[in-house]
Amino acid sequence: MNILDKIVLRKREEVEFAKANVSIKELEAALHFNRVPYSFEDFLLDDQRSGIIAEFKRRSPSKGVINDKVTVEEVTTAYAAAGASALSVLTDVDFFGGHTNDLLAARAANQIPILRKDFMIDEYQILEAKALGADIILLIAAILTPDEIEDLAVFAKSLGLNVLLEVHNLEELQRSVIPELDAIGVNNRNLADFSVNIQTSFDLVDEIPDDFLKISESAISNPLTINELRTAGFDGFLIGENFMKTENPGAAMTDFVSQLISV
Ligand SMILES: O=P(O)(O)OC[C@@H](O)[C@@H](O)c1c[nH]c2ccccc12
Repeated sequence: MNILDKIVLRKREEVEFAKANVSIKELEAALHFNRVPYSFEDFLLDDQRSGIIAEFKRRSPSKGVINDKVTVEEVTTAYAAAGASALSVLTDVDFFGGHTNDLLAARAANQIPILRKDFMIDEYQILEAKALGADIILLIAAILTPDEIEDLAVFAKSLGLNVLLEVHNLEELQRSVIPELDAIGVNNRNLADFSVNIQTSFDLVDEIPDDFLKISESAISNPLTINELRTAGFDGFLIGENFMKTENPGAAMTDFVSQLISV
């Protein structure tokens, strides 16, 4: 059993536990539930912003603890001030050290789109994402069938959420593309074995239909790479560890952005 299988097994238990504790009626009555989500596209294509989706990630199964000394408020507001087009907040507890409260805190402090970064396998989690104030949900092709992707995407769109599909290879991309998606992310990290290769993005970009926003995810640590990815056709760049591994992730992002060539 690889790490992804372990995460999904645990996620099923977690979702059942959450369902038993918080009813759908309660989610629908939550503070943010009726809020209209920000448009991912508007923020990503705004040329006053960097195109970076900046991630708050305390730890990961591949790296262990990345940073457990900073708060979600200080980091996400500094990311936004540094020109983030969107924020990504991990809500997985057991493998990434995140929490649904992190998303609530990020929402309270920021006025840009927020991606709920988690392993979505059930409509309940999408209702939860809406209740927590998320704007974007992630669907990971490696853990979902095409029918599940369709059902979850249609459901998320019915709530006004933006949908980001994550793929890692051509086969996942070809079996998963449906019109309901807003953005397609190429994960440069293979979640099954943690190997990383930016080349994955360059290999797949031309296979993504132009009606979707194109995002390159993971293992980006050099501003020059962003320029190359942009030239290749990417609109967005998901960066976590490169900022989070420093003492001051917001300052690290400001420094990184200052080195981007403006286009
Ligand atoms: O920290 P990095 O290498 O910059 O990567 C960020 C993000 O892409 C990564 O955290 C990620 C991509 N897809 C995921 C799915 C689940 C959890 C995490 C992820």
